Amino acid sequence: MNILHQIVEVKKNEVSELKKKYSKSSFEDSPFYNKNSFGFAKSISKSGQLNLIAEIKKASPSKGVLRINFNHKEIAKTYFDNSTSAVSVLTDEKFFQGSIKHLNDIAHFKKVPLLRKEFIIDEVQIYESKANGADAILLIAEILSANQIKDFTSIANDINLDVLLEIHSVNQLDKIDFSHNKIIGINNRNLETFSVDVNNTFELMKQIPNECIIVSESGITSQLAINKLKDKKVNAVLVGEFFMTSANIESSVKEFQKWCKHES
Ligand SMILES: O=C(O)c1ccccc1NCC(=O)[C@H](O)[C@H](O)COP(=O)(O)O
Repeated sequence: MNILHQIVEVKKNEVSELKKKYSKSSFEDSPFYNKNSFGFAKSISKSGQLNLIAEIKKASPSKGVLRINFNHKEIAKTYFDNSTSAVSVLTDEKFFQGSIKHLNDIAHFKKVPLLRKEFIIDEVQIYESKANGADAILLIAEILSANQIKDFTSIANDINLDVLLEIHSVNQLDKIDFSHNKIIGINNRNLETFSVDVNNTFELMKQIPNECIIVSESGITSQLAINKLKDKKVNAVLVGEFFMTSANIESSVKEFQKWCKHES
C-alpha cells in the first residue's frame, strides 16, 4: 500500500467524524460560503511567466518536519506580499501537520486565490473547503473513481471552487474527461520511493490536450528545472519544500519569481 492509500485509510475515519458534526447546510451558514471566490484558474494561467503556487506545508511524509519555527499567517503574508499567483494550504493534520484552521485564518486576509491541499474522498470536504475560505480544491485521480472525479468537480464548480486535478502516472489518464477538468496537476513525486523527477511532467503532458492548464508539482528547487518548464510552456508550478526549508522565505520567493519570468 503506497503512502496515498495509507493517508486515505486515516482520512476515512476523519471524514466520518466530520460528518457527525457537520452537514452541507451547517457549512452554508459560514460567512465565507456566500462570498465570491478569487479566480484560481485565471490567476495561475497568466501569460509571460511560469505562475507560482507557493505552498504552506509544515511537514511531509517524505521528510518529516520541514520548518520548526512555523507560522502559517506570517508565511502567507510573505507569499501575498511577493505576488505569488496562488497559495496552497495543507490542511491534513496527521501526515503534514496542517489544519483547516490555517486555511480559515489565512482566508481572512487573502490577496490571491487559496488552494485547499487535502485528500478529498467525500463531498462534505468540498463544502468544508468553501466554508473555510478556499477558492480551489485539489482532487487526486489515484484515490478517486472516474465518477467521483466527475461528481466532485461538478459539486465544487457549482459553489464557485476551481478544481486542480492531480495525476501521478499514465494509469490515471483514462479516468479523466478533459472537457470537464481543465486544470491538471502533474505530480513529480514517486509515491513508492518519494524520489522526484520533473521529467514526469514532460512525459505526461504529451497526453493532455493543449487547452488544459498544466501545473507541475513537487520537487521543483532549481533554476534549471524552471527553465525547462518554461521551455515546455507549463503554466504553473506548485512549490512547498524549497520555501519551507529556506532560512529566509522572502528572499527565496523573490529569487524564484525572477526565475519564473519569461524573457521579453
Ligand atoms: O510531500 C510529500 O512527501 C507527499 C507525500 C505523499 C503524498 C503527497 C505529498 N505531498 C503533497 C504535494 O503534492 C506537495 O506538497 C506539493 O506538490 C509541493 O511539493 P514540494 O515542493 O516537493 O514540497
